[in-house]
Amino acid sequence: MASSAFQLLSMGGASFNKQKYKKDLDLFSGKQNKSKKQKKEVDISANSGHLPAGLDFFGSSAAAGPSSTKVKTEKTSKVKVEADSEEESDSDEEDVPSVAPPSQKINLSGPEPLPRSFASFDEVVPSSHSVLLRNLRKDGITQLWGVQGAVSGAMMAKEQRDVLVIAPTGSGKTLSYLLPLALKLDQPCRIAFNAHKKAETKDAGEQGIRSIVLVPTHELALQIYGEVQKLLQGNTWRTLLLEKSTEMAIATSGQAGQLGIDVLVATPERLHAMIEAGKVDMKGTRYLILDEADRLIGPDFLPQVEPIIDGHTHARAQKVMLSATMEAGPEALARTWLKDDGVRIVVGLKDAPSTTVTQHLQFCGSEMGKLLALRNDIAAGKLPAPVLIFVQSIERANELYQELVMDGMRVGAVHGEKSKAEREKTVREFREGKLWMLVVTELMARGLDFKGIEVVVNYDFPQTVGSYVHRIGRAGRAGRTGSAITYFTLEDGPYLRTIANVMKSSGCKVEPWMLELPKPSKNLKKERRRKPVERKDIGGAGKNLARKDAKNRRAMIEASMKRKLKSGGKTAAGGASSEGGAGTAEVDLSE
Ligand SMILES: Nc1ncnc2c1ncn2[C@@H]1O[C@H](COP(=O)(O)OP(=O)(O)OP(=O)(O)O)[C@@H](O)[C@H]1O
Repeated sequence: MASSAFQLLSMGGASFNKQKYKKDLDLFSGKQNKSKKQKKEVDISANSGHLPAGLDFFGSSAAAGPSSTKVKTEKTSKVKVEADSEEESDSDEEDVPSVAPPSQKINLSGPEPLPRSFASFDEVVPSSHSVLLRNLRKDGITQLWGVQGAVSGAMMAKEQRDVLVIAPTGSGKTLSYLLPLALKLDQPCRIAFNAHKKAETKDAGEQGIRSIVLVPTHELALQIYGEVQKLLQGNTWRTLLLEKSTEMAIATSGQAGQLGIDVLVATPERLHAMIEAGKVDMKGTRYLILDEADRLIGPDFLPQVEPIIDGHTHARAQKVMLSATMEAGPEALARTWLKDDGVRIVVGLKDAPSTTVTQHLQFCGSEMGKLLALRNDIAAGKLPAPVLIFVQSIERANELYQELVMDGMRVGAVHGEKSKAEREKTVREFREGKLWMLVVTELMARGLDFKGIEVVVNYDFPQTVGSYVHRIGRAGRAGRTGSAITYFTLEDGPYLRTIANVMKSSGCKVEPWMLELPKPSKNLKKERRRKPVERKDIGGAGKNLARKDAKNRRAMIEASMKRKLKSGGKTAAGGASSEGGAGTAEVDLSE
């Protein structure tokens, strides 16, 4: 059930039980002699099904220096915040200590006077909130990071201003809104909603759903709910994750406006359905947070999200929209919902990848070349576990998963065709270290915080800058270093320049010729958003040839039928089937 998954998720990070997997650890820790290593590396490239001893899985872990936060206020409407390393946090994950993200300029804009940014927890959290402070410390959080100081300042301003936040992946946006939210909620709701018993009215104080955190996927909702619980544990705030079980409890409680919930974490489809069914209302909702806002107000979710935002009509409503990316179009749309005195906060370069991720592009020639490259990179120890591998469709995720299983990898696959229970289980096993690799679709590109990931592989070239930034942002989180390898083939040529430019702007090395490629046309960009490049199967030539044969056969049968019809004859027995499956790539947008 979700609660156990949540506990694991809330612990964050894919760390290994080193005792349990001691044998494997010894096998991969590089203790073996070199000649043995080399022999096994050859084995894997030959697809032997054995694991190469030379893989340096778990061998390396990022450690970073200490940190401190400095705030510089400029005379104009811009506020600069710098965060340098100085003090180490006491996270309980020994392999992946939390460190501050690198120093980055923070720009605040909006009508004057702009709210001030906070520099430390002491400024934000009154000492009376000892439980909150204890929970933060317990989670290894002893310092306020740049984005958190800025967002707290904006959210806590007494004018109740809306906030738009664009800050890099892994920079701590979740706590940036959860902390001020907890402080603003102040006293817990006076009506208690118990998912198992039904709501019970205590008095006529503040009631309903006081705040909503909306996110695009179930996995992210689980993770954020975990963060909410960690932050608020020991307090009497009522929190709820809207999922099947709690949804049923709400539905049978028949208390639409009466639910006493302080923080509700939900995905758009479920929340919208509950509102439509009259099982939930937003009359009491003061705070609406849209995490991954550009995705939420994009075409896939807009039909559900728009009525939710429009329904946020509390007299003292405050909206906060956050993402690591916010292109001009979505930003213009977002602004239509934000109050005129809204504050815009941008950390670092807008729409840029995290500066702690080193990015590489690798030409692979063909689909077969990509599979070979992956095997070689594994064998060469370039992909220390845990590794996240992105592909562009469900079909391809299943194919690559099969290939890696055949190679003897401890691999899982997560995509929208799997049940939520299956997805939760696989993610949990990955976090626990039982799985070394996860083949995933776009579904897993946003928000998920796997602390131990050092490398992300874009097996299939991402179709938009946003997708690239979010995918590679699963590595190099919270100030730790990481890297991303993006494979490309000739098919990806037209979009190569765009990604090369993104890489260059974040200080990574790119071949000059890539920057001189023609710009992708507007039409192509549009097309890419709608549908990814069509690719040959992952498994190589065999399957493709079989498919080609089938296609030729179909064409021959069709031609023969036409001839017969023309000559007045009867149709061929069995006729041409309308067998689909031409391998059109499907973008996995499932919730
Ligand atoms: N002040 C802090 N001190 C120590 N660790 C922190 C602090 N703030 C956040 N973290 C940790 O940093 C990691 C990244 O934070 P978070 O998931 O909020 O990033 P994000 O900016 O939302 O990224 P994304 O854009 O990918 O969703 C988490 O593991 C979180 O626990």
